[in-house]
Amino acid sequence: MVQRFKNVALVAHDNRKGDLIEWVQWNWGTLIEHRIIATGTTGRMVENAIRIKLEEQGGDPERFEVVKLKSGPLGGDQQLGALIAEGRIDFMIFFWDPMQPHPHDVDVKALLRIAVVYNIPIACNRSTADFLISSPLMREAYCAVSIDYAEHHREPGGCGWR
Ligand SMILES: O=C(CO)COP(=O)(O)O
Repeated sequence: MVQRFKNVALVAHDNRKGDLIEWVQWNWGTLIEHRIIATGTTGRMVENAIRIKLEEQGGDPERFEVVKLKSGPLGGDQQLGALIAEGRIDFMIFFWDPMQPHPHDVDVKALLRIAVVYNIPIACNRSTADFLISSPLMREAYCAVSIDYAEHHREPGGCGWR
């Protein structure tokens, strides 16, 4: 069950970070109502952008913190994938770069795959992110349909379940 308070993963490749930060600046008021988890560099940039907004509004910037994982190429995507598999991420905004290969492309693919396996909403561009964050479900609990992959865990010899 996804609660009203959500665990939101934010990730962006270098060429898409500007886009993500602009999106965060538009949506910071909604984002601070939730927990933000991000890969290292993205997390630092998002935290900084939101703290500036809080300060501009006369709020205490220190009251907001992003949970920062390792940088993507150093394992951050894999950490995020593990959190998804543990049911600790409710949705993900991942602005990946469609124009450039990355040394950790296999990790990127694995992250996107595991998000689909666990039926996590994913936005990979700004318009999808806009639709996602403006959904009424952002303010409600949500019961996602879980997909039954039991068939995939059957032992080859038909010896039952793992
Ligand atoms: O590479 C990334 C996602 O694949 C993002 O990592 P950073 O946020 O550390 O730049």
